[in-house]
Amino acid sequence: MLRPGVSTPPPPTSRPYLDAVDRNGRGQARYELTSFFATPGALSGFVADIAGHFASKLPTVDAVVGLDALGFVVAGALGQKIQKPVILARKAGKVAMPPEDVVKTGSYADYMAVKAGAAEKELEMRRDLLRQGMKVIIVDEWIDTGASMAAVTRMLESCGVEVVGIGTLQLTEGRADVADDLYKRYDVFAANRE
Ligand SMILES: O=P(O)(O)OC[C@H]1O[C@H](OP(=O)(O)OP(=O)(O)O)[C@H](O)[C@@H]1O
Ligand SMILES: Nc1ncnc2[nH]cnc12
Repeated sequence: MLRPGVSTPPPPTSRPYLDAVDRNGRGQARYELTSFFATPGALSGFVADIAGHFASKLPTVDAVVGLDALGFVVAGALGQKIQKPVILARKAGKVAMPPEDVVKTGSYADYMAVKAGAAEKELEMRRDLLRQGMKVIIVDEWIDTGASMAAVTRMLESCGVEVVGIGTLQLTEGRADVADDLYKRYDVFAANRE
């Protein structure tokens, strides 16, 4: 069973690509998303909707930020579509730069740590890719507790970067106080929502 007690609303019918998410729980802690990326048209439909949602802001957007790992795929596709650079927030230890050239989120408990007792997570970016006043859209395939996205927004804002929006396939409803807070504080396109 996947997270008993948490109901997932049926996907909006105008977003057929949501059907490509494998929601048939196989006893794992998460839905299976490799099928989403393997479905023709799903990723392009998703990023077209993100681009559509943020259309009026795109002229001022400097870059797309993607979260390790599946968020990278989304960021790559969106960056190509809107012709903006892609900046990656990598899992800790992966940016091959001296510590002073790396900006980190600090460790946080994501859904795996909360649910399954896994280790806390940390993301990091190259400092020289960020500049004061820069505007970004952050994308990830999934926002669950919201801890990862909240940590990245804090990291970016600490560098003077403005988060003009967040795009995700699914923002989990109901249990996610941090995620719900993100939804209130930022312009969020979540494909599973209205
Ligand atoms: O809202 P949260 O509780 O922080 O969880 C959401 C995060 O968890 C997943 O990453 P994960 O590292 O598990 O998977 P991935 O490497 O397959 O992207 C997902 O891609 C989000 O980044
Ligand atoms: N693929 C997924 N399925 C369910 N919950 C998740 N939380 C983060 N990724 C998830």
